Amino acid sequence: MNKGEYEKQRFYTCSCFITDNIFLEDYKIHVRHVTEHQFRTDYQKVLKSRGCLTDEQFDEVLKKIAQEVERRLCLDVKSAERTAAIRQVYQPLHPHVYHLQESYLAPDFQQMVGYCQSADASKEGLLGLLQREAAPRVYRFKVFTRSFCRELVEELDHFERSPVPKGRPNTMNNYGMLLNELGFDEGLVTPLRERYLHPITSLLYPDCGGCCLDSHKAFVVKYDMREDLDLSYHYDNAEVTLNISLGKDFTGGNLYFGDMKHVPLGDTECSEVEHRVSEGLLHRGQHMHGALPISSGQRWSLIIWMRASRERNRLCPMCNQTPTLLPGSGFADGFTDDAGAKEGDVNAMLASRCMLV
Ligand SMILES: O=C(O)CCC(=O)C(=O)O
Ligand SMILES: [Fe+2]
Repeated sequence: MNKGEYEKQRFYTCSCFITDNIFLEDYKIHVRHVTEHQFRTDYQKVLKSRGCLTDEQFDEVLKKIAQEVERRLCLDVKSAERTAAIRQVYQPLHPHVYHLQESYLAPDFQQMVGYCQSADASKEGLLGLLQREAAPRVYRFKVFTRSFCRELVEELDHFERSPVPKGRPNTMNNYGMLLNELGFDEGLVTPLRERYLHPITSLLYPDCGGCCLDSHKAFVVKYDMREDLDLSYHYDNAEVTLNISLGKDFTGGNLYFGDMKHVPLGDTECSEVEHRVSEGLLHRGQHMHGALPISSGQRWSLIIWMRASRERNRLCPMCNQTPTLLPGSGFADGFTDDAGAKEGDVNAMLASRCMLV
C-alpha cells in the first residue's frame, strides 16, 4: 500500500473491545462482560474456584471491570492527548532511531528479505535459510544490529524517565509503551512491516493473513524485578506477531508456546523458547503463548502485532464473530469497512462516556 492509499484508508475496532477479553489480574482470567447477570452466570463459579470467595471480592471484580471498560471507551481521546503532549514537550535522545535505515538491520535479515523478494522465492527456500523452528511455525531470526537495539532502548529509557504521560501497551502489561504515541509508526515500524516483514510473512503464513498485512499495533514490553515479571498465557489481537528482544541484561523470561487458541488446554503441550537480544520470534497471533518470570535484570521486547484487514473483516480474532465496526483513530484494531461488515452505532455513546472522566 502506498502512502496515498494509507492516508485514505480508515481503520476500525470491533465492538467486542468494549465487552470481551477483559483480563482480571488477580484471578489470571480473561472474561466477557455484557450484563451483570450474564457475567455472574458465566464466571461466578470459576472465579470462586480461583479464590474469589466473598461478596466484597466479587464487587471488587465488578468495579475493576467497570474501570477497564471506561478506560477502553476513552482510549482514543486519551491517546490523542498524550500524543499531543509528547509532540509538544518531549526531546528525543536519539532522534535518528525514529527513521529506519538499512544499517540498523542485521545483514542476515537483509539477505533473507532479498531472497523473499526474488522472483523464484518459495516457502521451502526460505525455510532453508532459517534456523529450525523454535516451536511449531515459530521462527527465529536476527532483525536489528545490537547497536541499534542498544540505542533504541536508550531512547525508550529516556522517554520513560521524562515527565510526559505514557500509554501502556495493553491490560496485561503495566509497563512499557505504545510506539505510535511516540511517533515511531511512520518512520520506523510501517516501513519495517511493509518493506521487510511482509515479504517474509507472505511466504510463511499465507493461510493466516501473512500475505495481506495492512496495519499493526507496535509497543514495547518491559519486565523488571520490581515491576512486571511475567505475562499470562494469551493470544494476540493480531494475525502475525513479531517479538524482537532488545535487551537489556536479563535471565529467565523465556516465552512458552502452546497450540492455536481453539485447541483445548488439556490437549496442549508447551514448548519453551529463549529470548536472544537482537533476534525476533515470528509467530501466528492466534498461537497461544506467555512469558515466564525473569529471574534477574531488566527485559525489553519490541512487539509488533501485524494485522490483515482482509482476514479479520471476516472474523474478529478476539470474539470469533463477524466484526461490528466502531470508528477508531490511526490503525485502530485493523478492521476496514469492506462490504458485508456490520455497522456499529455506539459512536455517540463513546463520545458522551468520554466526557465523564
Ligand atoms: O513478553 C514477551 O516477550 C511477550 C509479549 C507478548 O506476547 C505480547 O505482548 O503480546
Ligand atoms: Fe503476545
